[in-house]
Amino acid sequence: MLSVAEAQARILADLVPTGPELVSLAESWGRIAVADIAARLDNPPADMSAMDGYAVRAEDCAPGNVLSLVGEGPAGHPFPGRVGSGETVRLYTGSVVPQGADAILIQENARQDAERVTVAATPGVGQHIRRRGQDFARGEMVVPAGRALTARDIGLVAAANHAWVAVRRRPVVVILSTGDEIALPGDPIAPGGIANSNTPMLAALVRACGGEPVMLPAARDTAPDIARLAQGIETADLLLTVGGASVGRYDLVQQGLERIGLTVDFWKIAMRPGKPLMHGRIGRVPVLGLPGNPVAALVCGLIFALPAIRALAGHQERCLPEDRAILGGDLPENDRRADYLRATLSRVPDGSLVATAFDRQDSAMLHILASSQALILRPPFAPPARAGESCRVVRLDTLSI
Ligand SMILES: Nc1nc2c(c(=O)[nH]1)N[C@H]1C(S)=C(S)[C@@H](COP(=O)(O)OP(=O)(O)OC[C@H]3O[C@@H](n4cnc5c(N)ncnc54)[C@H](O)[C@@H]3O)O[C@H]1N2
Ligand code: MOO
Repeated sequence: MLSVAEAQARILADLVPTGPELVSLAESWGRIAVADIAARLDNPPADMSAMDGYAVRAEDCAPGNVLSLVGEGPAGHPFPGRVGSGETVRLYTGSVVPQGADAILIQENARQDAERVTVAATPGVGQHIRRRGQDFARGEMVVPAGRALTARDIGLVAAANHAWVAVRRRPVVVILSTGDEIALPGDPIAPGGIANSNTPMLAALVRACGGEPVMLPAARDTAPDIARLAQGIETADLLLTVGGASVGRYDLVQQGLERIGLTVDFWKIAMRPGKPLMHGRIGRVPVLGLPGNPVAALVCGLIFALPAIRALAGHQERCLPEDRAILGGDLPENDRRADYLRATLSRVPDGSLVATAFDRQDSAMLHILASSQALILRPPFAPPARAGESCRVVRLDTLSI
């Protein structure tokens, strides 16, 4: 059986990011910039006043001096002339500083009487002037290719005078659950039936990774039905199947998809939950076969589908980051499968994070999964661990997934 790291590497090996599309800035949050974005103007576009006050020549501003007011230049209406010796121009925050002036006398330090302005305190040369291009200059790269755009980036790109931005298309991820027992949530459930939790849960995961989920109806446990539902998959970026991956007589995902050209790369990994994970391709479309037990589906989704979708979406950071915590309870020796234990997190007074595994780790228990704040990672053949020892965790509480 493959290790988790080998399986991740093989899944990620030949994934190509999606192509570009243009979106308006308001739609660009979280999207990946395709190319470097360069400023189309200087910011500020001219020397600007940072305060309400008067454009002056600092050398004219000994306390008690009287300057003659020759005009005003409100924001958006630059004063067309020059500030000569002994002169001043009324300005406001965001006004262009007229030629000849080299400082702003803030209005708190001046007294205006009709066309005469008396100086109360001397400004330093350049004081309260924002210099042209001091934030960024025309042609300067403000956002590098490959960056996931934040609200701050969007403000910057807008200030750089772009109305839209080229980002990577959201990868289309098709989700196909299988099983005769699967019913639509909310529908009447037949005897032996179960509500489909995996499809909506994985659709939410896909969205959170920057993908566009397509939820197919659940396939019956027959190879032809699985093949029928997956027809037309060529236009998708990734197929996620759920269930039907194990060794049971009705676990037919592989057989079904082989009818439409599936070639299998691997099937089975050394991981719990998630042993029967499958990876392959139908034509150019990568396929991940997730186990049907909902906890296994979600944990494999986080460890394998999330990095794949992020890679397709163009993210540079693919796998979830690991943190360290202190064990809140003893753990037994581990077998040959890497374990991902559902756990709560708390903090002890010195601020350290404490991870405590739930007693029940059944991979069908969604309530415990939803209550978990972390997964404790136990490598294959890990020796018994005592409370207070350090452990590796993947945090779920900070993920918003
Ligand atoms: N003899 C063996 N049996 C099993 C093995 C094994 O190695 N030998 N592996 C176990 C492991 S590990 C897992 S995980 C499961 C995975 O099985 P499948 O991927 O074939 O999943 P199913 O049999 O289709 O379903 C398992 C379980 O999950 C429920 N399920 C499936 N899909 C959904 C859904 N969309 N929403 C809600 N619940 C779903 C299904 O009803 C089953 O209860 O196999 C073990 N068996
Ligand atoms: O992947 Mo399975 O969840 O170990 O039962």
